[in-house]
Amino acid sequence: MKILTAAQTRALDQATITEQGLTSAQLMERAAQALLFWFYGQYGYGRVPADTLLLCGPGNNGGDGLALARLLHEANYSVRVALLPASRYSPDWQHNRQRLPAAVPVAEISAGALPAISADTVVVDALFGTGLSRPLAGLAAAVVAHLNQAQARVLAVDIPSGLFAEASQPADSAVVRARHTVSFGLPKLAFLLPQNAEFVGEWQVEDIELSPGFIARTTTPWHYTDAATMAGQLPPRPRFSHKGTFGHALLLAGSRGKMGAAVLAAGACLRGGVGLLTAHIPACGYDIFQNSQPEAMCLSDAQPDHISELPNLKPYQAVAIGPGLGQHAASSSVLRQLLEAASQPREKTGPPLPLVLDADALNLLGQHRELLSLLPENAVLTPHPKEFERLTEPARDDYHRLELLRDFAQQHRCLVVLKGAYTCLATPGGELHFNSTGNPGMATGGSGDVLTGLLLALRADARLLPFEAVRLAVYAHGLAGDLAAHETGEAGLVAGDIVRHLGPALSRCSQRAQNTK
Ligand SMILES: NC(=O)C1=CN([C@@H]2O[C@H](COP(=O)(O)OP(=O)(O)OC[C@H]3O[C@@H](n4cnc5c(N)ncnc54)[C@H](OP(=O)(O)O)[C@@H]3O)[C@@H](O)[C@H]2O)[C@@H](O)CC1
Ligand SMILES: Nc1ncnc2c1ncn2[C@@H]1O[C@H](COP(=O)(O)OP(=O)(O)O)[C@@H](O)[C@H]1O
Ligand SMILES: [K+]
Repeated sequence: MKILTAAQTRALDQATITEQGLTSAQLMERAAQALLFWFYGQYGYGRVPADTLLLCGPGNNGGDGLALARLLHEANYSVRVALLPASRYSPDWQHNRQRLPAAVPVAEISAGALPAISADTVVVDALFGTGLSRPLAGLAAAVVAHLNQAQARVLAVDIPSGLFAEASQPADSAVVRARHTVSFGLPKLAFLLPQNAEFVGEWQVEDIELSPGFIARTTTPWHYTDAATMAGQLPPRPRFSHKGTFGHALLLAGSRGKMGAAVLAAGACLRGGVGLLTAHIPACGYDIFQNSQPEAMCLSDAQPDHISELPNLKPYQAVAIGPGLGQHAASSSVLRQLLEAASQPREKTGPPLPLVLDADALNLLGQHRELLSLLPENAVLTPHPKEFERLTEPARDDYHRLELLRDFAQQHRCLVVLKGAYTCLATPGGELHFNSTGNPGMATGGSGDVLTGLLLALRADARLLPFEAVRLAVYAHGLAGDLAAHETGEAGLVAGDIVRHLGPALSRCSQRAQNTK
């Protein structure tokens, strides 16, 4: 699914109207119907809130609010409307103002007459949407401050008022703190960034049948990976396949006290469908590893506590390094040797050896940035924001971090998985793909090691292109976390639960089972 800018969204609305032969008021009615269904979903029939206040601005966002007020009134909700005065109102605003039944109380907001809002009021924030052209000030800012201070349940229409769809607003500017946001057609970039979580609350996108043709021809660097995107992405295992078909993977992981990271990554790699897995681990971990992962082969390093040797890479179709590695100088030298070997073409024309770099491998890269030039094309790096900062520089805000991420992936021609609630995959071509799966239960030690193991398995599978493998791994990892959380709850989820659910998660992305999340 694409993510468009506010300007592109306005053009999309216009294209929909033209192509479908609608009036803009008819499209607005679809938006209002979607909002009405949100109310039905929340409150059911007959359980309506005692007091619903619609705060309406002068543009089409306010028009949505006015249309919704009419629909709620017709559905026997007790509604009142407060209008933000302006010198100009949009034509669809005027249309819906006229259609509002006289029985609905309407007040004009002024500095001395802010609408009464109690903690029990359900407030619909229809002040400003994608037409926000500058930070809120004056009366608009005063209304927002008044609303936020009331701590009522707020539903934002399309986007919380005062929030820009794809840029930061100045610090301390007024933005509605919504508990829910219902948007139309496509998600907005702002919804996916941690800095906006306090404003956006829980968000959802409702289908109002916006022009699929316009969306298809509109270019954007931003994408949202949802169930529909991922249906059928994992090719079926051919009837006459054998373990060689799916690749032999090498995992370099573990150090004294951190063997669990190697065990989890190996478990995920095996559940990810790899043909063969060999783990190279420090000698202290040999028994631990063999006992817990009997399906994997194991190479023991000469050093007891850390990895100091790089095995011969010839047998392997992909290599991952990092989980539980530690930052010993000898392990750093192994990383350097690995990058030097991988940066040499394996065959004259073939692609370079697929690499996955995680955790301490990334920290070592950050300490020795000269190694970045050795990264083979399509190497996969999986930093969380702190690790990413060590590779680049501190970001001013989440939008700046996305710029740094995009530049880094383009400059080093690699695939960077910036981990978080909406993990963002940056490609060498400058695209950013935000992941939709996963939950806060996954914020627990070892979750990232599981992702590395799954990435290793899918990069070893020569049937998948590099980008396809990585996007699938990120999506299936989050989905496995969601399936696990159904069983354990979020608090009770541990990384091993994600491993156990990788199989079902991958099945949902397979070419035979095209069911959704
Ligand atoms: N197009 C369609 O058919 C559909 C559109 N839909 C809905 O329309 C929304 C977009 O509507 P929109 O483009 O009219 O913009 P909107 O957000 O209401 O604000 C514009 C007004 O606010 C004003 N203004 C801006 N910033 C301001 C500020 N800081 N302080 C004060 N004033 C400020 C601005 O004035 P100006 O910038 O010209 O001074 C203008 O008057 C969209 O989010 C969705 O909800 C859906 O119904 C689906 C169909
Ligand atoms: N709130 C969240 N929502 C969705 N996914 C999350 C959330 N918190 C963490 N995750 C996922 O869990 C994993 C955590 O990785 P990482 O930070 O490397 O943990 P560790 O190093 O402990 O294994 C990442 O894939 C991340 O996307
Ligand atoms: K709004």
